[in-house]
Amino acid sequence: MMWIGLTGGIGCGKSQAAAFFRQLGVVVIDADAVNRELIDTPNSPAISLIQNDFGKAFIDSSGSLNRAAMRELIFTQPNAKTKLEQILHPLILQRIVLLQKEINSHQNYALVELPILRANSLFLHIIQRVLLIHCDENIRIKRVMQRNSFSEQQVKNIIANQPTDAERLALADDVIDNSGSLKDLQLAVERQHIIYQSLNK
Ligand SMILES: CC(C)(COP(=O)(O)OP(=O)(O)OC[C@H]1O[C@@H](n2cnc3c(N)ncnc32)[C@H](O)[C@@H]1O)[C@@H](O)C(=O)NCCC(=O)NCCS
Ligand SMILES: Nc1ncnc2c1ncn2[C@@H]1O[C@H](COP(=O)(O)OP(=O)(O)OP(=O)(O)O)[C@@H](O)[C@H]1O
Repeated sequence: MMWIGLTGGIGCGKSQAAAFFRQLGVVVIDADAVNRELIDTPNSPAISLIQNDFGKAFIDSSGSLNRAAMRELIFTQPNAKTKLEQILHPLILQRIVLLQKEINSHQNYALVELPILRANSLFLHIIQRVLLIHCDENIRIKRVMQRNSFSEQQVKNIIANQPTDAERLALADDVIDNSGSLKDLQLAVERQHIIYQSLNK
């Protein structure tokens, strides 16, 4: 089984591309969903570690992470983001490795949706290839403002704390541009699927 990392900046269309791959019968593991499981589970090991390092103010009354407070902190204070990633990324990686072992797919490849992929990323150990979804920054900002009701400044703060286009391109084996319509994206995914099916045969 070939594992492909599906990556790209905020609002580039990773989840949308993942949905089109799933329609074709491709398995997709979503690192964001794995992370949510960790931080939305009251009093989980991740929550204890976060409470130790960040204090009770970031844990809500039900015992899970106060995501809005943590979002505001990490996207304005890079040190806090690094500290949070040092807690969560090894736990996310461990869970993804378990899920990878359990996958039973008739396809020759599967995807791991990974919002954050850098040259020194732990996640590079669990994939053999990288598919980048690229999209013009102004279009991404508009789409996210519509999707999340974030202000333009909030989206720009997140973009400023993510890898740059150049960093992402340097890691990519394949690139799909999602600056066009949803139909364009679906066709691009279908073309990429045919290419991936023909690899390793
Ligand atoms: C900061 C948190 C609590 C915000 O949660 P929330 O549900 O409000 O937002 P969501 O997870 O959808 O993230 C919002 C946007 O920020 C981006 N983002 C999330 N984490 C990071 C990060 N570490 N670096 C840069 N961008 C990030 C996401 O891709 C998304 O575009 C959450 O994203 C988190 O725990 N992040 C740290 C873990 C991580 O690095 N996750 C990425 C998957 S490996
Ligand atoms: N080609 C497109 N045309 C119009 N809207 C699109 C297109 N692609 C994606 N969208 C919309 O843009 C928004 C962002 O897309 P999506 O959620 O897939 O991005 P993402 O890369 O997963 O974002 P994040 O990193 O924040 O999780 C969504 O509301 C999605 O429906």
